[in-house]
Amino acid sequence: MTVNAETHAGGNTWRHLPAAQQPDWPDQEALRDVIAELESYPPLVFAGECDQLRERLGAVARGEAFLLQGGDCAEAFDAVSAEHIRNKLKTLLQMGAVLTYAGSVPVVKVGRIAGQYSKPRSKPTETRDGVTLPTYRGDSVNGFEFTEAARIPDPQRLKRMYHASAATLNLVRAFTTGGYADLRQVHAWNQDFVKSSPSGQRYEALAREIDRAMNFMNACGVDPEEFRTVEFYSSHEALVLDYESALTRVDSRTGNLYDVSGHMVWIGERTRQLDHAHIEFASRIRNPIGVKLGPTTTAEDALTLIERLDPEREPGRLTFITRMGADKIRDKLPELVDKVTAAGAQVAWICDPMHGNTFEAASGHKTRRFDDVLDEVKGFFEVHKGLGTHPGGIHVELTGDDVTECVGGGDEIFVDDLHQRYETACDPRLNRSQSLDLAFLVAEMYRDQ
Ligand SMILES: O=C[C@H](O)[C@H](O)COP(=O)(O)O
Ligand SMILES: C=C(OP(=O)(O)O)C(=O)O
Ligand SMILES: [Mn+2]
Repeated sequence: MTVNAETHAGGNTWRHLPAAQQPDWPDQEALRDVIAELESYPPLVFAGECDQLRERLGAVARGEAFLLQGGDCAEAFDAVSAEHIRNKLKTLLQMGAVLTYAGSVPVVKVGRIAGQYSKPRSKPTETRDGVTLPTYRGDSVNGFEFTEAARIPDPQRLKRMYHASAATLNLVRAFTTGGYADLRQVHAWNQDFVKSSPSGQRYEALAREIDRAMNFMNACGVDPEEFRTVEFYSSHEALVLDYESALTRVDSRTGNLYDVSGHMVWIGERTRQLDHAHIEFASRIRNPIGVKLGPTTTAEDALTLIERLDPEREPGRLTFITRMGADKIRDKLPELVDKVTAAGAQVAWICDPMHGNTFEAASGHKTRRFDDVLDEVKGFFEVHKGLGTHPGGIHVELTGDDVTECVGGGDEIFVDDLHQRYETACDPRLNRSQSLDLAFLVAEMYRDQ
């Protein structure tokens, strides 16, 4: 990768277009200095890794693999600790093992991790006890604390986002390639969990079967390298374009632009306007791109997004992450899938069963019902089965910690429990037990498909 003024030029074509949900930086000069510094930083990921993920997602689009994408709604700087990162990774690895073994399908594992620091919001301000302040927009922009000072956007935070992402990715790489993710460790990931939770016990039974299968293979003289390490990729919403374009570089091998802040980036439901800045930015980079599609998406929108983002119709380039809501998916999704398929595009279809199912509990906590999450995934499978297309994966907000943010699940959390351990900085996440429950249920759906 080379860095010079020209290197960044192609990643800046969005600048003359309207960009929704951008921070209102009070000091433009400070912002320019930060951008210049970010432009000199080394890449967090390599272009070749992004290409590899694009190939893996190509298998998803062709119906040969399943995508598991998950992590926090909003990562937080003060949660960049070995414990939080390990717990999240452990949960994703356990879900991956369940889906691979019980669903009998290769699983592409992508974290909402190492860069998921920026949040689009439905309202610009928030009022508490008569005091109105700007909303929290993620640790990359302002502070969560409800004070005037904390809520002022500070561009220095973009540098902290870079360093927090680098530290996280470093640990993730160490965990996934340094022995921790070795399939012989399937039990170890569960040790702290097995006694305390029904889903942990169910997982333990599956881990024993995996052990037996591996022992059998070993006895036959098979000991593949693939069992020792895990391919794991990073992703986040490409929201704050000053940050994303400062980390966009020319790949010296090919001359193409890559956003080297993460392997995959997605454009959110609130920023996917066809002629606006985010889609323009995404159209210039070669990373695999996701676009969130909510219930108001028309088939024409989807087809135009394909024209803009995947004109070559390359499987793996474009992932549509649908987030319709459990009550709408069966109505809204069929037309989109049908028309996209008829147009000859081979996108990966992924279900985000979280963002269409959020509601506010009487206590004021934002929450989601596990049953609604499950029902949206069921609807997603039904629609794809009906059309003969491939249900390509799930995109979920989760944490490896035992939080009480979503209600329901096998280890049932009630509305009255929400206050006990409600730690999210933005949307409610599935806890470890609920995440594993979901993986088992999705594996069954996949097998029945
Ligand atoms: O994570 C997604 C969005 O940022 C979030 O759902 C918006 O939430 P809000 O309606 O509280 O702004
Ligand atoms: C903001 C998010 O989702 P959406 O764009 O689908 O609302 C998110 O994934 O956190
Ligand atoms: Mn969210």
